[in-house]
Amino acid sequence: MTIYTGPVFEMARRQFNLTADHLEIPEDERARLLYPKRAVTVSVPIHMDDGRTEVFQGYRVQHHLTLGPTKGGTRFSANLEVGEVAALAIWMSWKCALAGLPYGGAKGGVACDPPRLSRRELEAVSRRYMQEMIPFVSPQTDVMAPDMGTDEQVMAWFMDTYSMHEGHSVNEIVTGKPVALGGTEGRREATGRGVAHLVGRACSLLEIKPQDCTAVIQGFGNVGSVTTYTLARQYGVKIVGISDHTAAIHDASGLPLEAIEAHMRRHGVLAGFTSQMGIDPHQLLLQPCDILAPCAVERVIDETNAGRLRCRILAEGANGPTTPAADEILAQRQDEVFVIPDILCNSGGVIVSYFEWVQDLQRLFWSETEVNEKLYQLLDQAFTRVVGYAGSNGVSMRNAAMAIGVQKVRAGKTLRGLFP
Ligand SMILES: NC(=O)C1=CN([C@@H]2O[C@H](COP(=O)(O)OP(=O)(O)OC[C@H]3O[C@@H](n4cnc5c(N)ncnc54)[C@H](O)[C@@H]3O)[C@@H](O)[C@H]2O)C=CC1
Ligand SMILES: O=C(O)CCC(=O)C(=O)O
Repeated sequence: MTIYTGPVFEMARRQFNLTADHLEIPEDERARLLYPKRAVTVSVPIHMDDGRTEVFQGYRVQHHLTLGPTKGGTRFSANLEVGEVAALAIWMSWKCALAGLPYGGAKGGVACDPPRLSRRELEAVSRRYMQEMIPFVSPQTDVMAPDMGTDEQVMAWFMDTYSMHEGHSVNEIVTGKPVALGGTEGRREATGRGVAHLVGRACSLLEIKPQDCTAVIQGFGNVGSVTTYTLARQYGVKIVGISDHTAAIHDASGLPLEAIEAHMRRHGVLAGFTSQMGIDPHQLLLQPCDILAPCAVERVIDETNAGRLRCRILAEGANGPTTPAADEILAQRQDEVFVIPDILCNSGGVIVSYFEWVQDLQRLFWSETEVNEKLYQLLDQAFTRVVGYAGSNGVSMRNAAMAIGVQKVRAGKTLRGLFP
């Protein structure tokens, strides 16, 4: 029996078991590697603006503490469940290990819908959530960061709440903070910047020029928008489709990014941009393009559409966008679709979070150029390792990335005496 249920947890379990089969990990070691060390569930009661008291459910799942503190984002989303949070924490572990960071994985969040909360309500949820988590987090045990539905401001409230409890500023309790509070240059852009950098690496490998490429991006929040603008402005990629939860737009001759940027600044969502370019969001993923970057939610590429993707590179900015059933189909299409798996593709975010934590601990800050150089160095190392492993073991890019991550965690547990 386990409390971790639901389709997203099942995905994480299935991916892990495939990797464990490949690595020939004995059955009796598997549960210890897969199941989280602990899961904390809290009630987050707040006074709503209309005078009611509403109680939201909050979670934090810490997967393993074998290699250092746990690390991972905080998600505010309406239907959040502990199984989904656990899956995201497990993926963080493999991601951190693959990137060579001294962390285990964690993830957390609150089941709430941020667009339906006023700013005061959002602040109350953020502060009460952190307040409830104080006994379970510290800069040496678990360090939070932004994820879907949270941002620099939420991190600032987390940091302030924790610091007030400690009686002094503890900047290193969260990453992804505003620079003015000890955040690092480049964290806000890091995930999308990393996605674009790895797309550049994939283009070199496939011997295609980014400036001849077109791209479709799903999700237009932190990761999706930075990926879009970086691909377009630094790599010369033509963006032909984008979407968010309110609208999807497509134009094969290229989207007007300046106008979209101005619209987003004003309205915060794509809805209302123009009805002439509107497209069914499911169809958007099936449009011909060189680069398809899902940067929103889990399980958008499944057995119903994996065989019909018309991209050359699938760059997984989101966590868990592709189901194991879709992976099986994509494995048959490896010569047509090059997959940059999530735990590699979106690792730029946690890599720069690590840099932020290190800078906070040493009270010495780096320039954005320094941050980016170090980011690209770690991404390049991980990319080269995954491509090499996939080639020499005849496995998919996902299995290769997972195998490297899982092996690293297992080696740490073995050295510490957990496995024979
Ligand atoms: N923020 C970060 O640094 C990192 C985020 N990620 C992952 O990237 C993904 C996106 O995260 P953020 O950009 O931070 O979130 P965000 O909250 O800034 O943006 C999410 C975007 O996805 C859109 N969206 C939601 N449901 C959608 C749907 N069904 N179809 C199309 N669009 C939809 C929203 O409208 C919004 O544009 C998530 O999977 C997250 O876990 C991964 C690594 C780091
Ligand atoms: O920056 C971090 O610590 C974590 C980012 C994150 O949540 C993710 O990579 O999925």
